[in-house]
Amino acid sequence: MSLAASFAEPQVAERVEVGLGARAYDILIGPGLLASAGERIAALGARTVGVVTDENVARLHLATVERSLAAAGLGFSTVTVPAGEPSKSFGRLSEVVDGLLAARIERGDVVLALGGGVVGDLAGFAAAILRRGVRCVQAPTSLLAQVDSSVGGKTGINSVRGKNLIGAFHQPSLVLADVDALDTLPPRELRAGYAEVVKYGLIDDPAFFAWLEARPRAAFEPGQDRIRAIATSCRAKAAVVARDEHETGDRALLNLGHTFGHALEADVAYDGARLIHGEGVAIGMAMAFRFSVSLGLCPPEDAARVERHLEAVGLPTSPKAIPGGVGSADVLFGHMQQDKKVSRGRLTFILARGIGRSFVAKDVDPAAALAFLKRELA
Ligand SMILES: NC(=O)c1ccc[n+]([C@@H]2O[C@H](COP(=O)([O-])OP(=O)(O)OC[C@H]3O[C@@H](n4cnc5c(N)ncnc54)[C@H](O)[C@@H]3O)[C@@H](O)[C@H]2O)c1
Ligand SMILES: O=C(O)C(=O)C[C@@H](O)[C@H](O)[C@H](O)COP(=O)(O)O
Ligand SMILES: [Zn+2]
Repeated sequence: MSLAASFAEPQVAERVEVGLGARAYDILIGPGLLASAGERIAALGARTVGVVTDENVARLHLATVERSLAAAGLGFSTVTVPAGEPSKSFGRLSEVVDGLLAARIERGDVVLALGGGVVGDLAGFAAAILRRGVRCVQAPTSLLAQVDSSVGGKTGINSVRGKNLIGAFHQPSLVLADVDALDTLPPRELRAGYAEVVKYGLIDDPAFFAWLEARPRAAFEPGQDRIRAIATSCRAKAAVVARDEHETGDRALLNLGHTFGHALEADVAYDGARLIHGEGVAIGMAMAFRFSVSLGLCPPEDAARVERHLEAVGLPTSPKAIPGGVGSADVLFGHMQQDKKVSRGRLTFILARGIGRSFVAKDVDPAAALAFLKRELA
């Protein structure tokens, strides 16, 4: 067999288990895996598959998946939504659920989320509420979705009052991360997804952060380093999810950068031309480190190192980098009050004592946070 032909074969390069007892599932990572979707879903015992995807991904990757489902003898029906964050809405959710019901997706069947994090969150939530719960298989096609959103079962949509405020925990039955799909991902999206890769290093893995610093192209080019970066990220997330599925404790660490980032996304009204999720996370992580420095918790050199690495790959690190600017500190602070980590009316922050030394802080003085926001926007 020629090398080209052998590369066309689906390969599981890495397998990561999310250890949730009877609900444990695999994350399979490797080239060509979309072409194996049919046989893998058939092995779950489904008869019909409700595919949910977006317009970009449908154009590029849906035919491969549909061929694979047909070859495995599965019935299928596809619902396609517009690409982008505004699809995480009640309107689109209603369309998706209606499409799945029209296709008579039964409780024993499978909803297949084929796309980035928007499709994953939307389709995952549709699966959670359809007939009170249908299994979901995640086939993430963006870097962000492969390293983060397809894993861990957080699903949902946005509200005009804030990001991801309506949703459910609904773990997938399988995650199929086909690294070949990343070949068609636009560079800006690849960069944004990389912010969530860096996040795992910053939370509790300084060696991974140093590995990424030494190989700033690792996740950006096909090959073993990219697969290693994805698998390391998935292992980190799987470990946190296995010990705190419903975020009653240290799953909140996965929110590093998100208290600020989500407020920025809400502030631009989810306008992807100005800010996409991963960019918000990059800015938010840099802010979390600067805030930690200002509170005397983190050495300034570590915050500078974080900024340097994010900027080296072309990610923004300041809210001032957002085209068109953002609202006042008071407006951003208002968005932050809707954060899901708010408890008894108080904000929870993910702060850092250094790279790889993040922690959950529930006792931050709100006046200090507001003063920090004012300095950030001055
Ligand atoms: N549930 C979670 O745990 C979790 C974790 C992180 C992020 N998220 C959510 O994920 C969303 C962001 O996900 P995202 O960055 O993947 O955004 P996205 O789903 O909007 O995808 C990014 C863009 O890339 C396109 N695209 C996706 N795969 C492609 C491919 N292979 N080739 C060409 N184009 C492709 C999409 O059509 C879209 O235009 C946000 O809504 C965020 O809140 C959820
Ligand atoms: O899985 C988690 O837990 C995360 O926090 C991962 C984040 O990257 C992701 O953006 C998540 O959707 C944010 O969660 P939220 O509860 O703040 O909406
Ligand atoms: Zn995120």
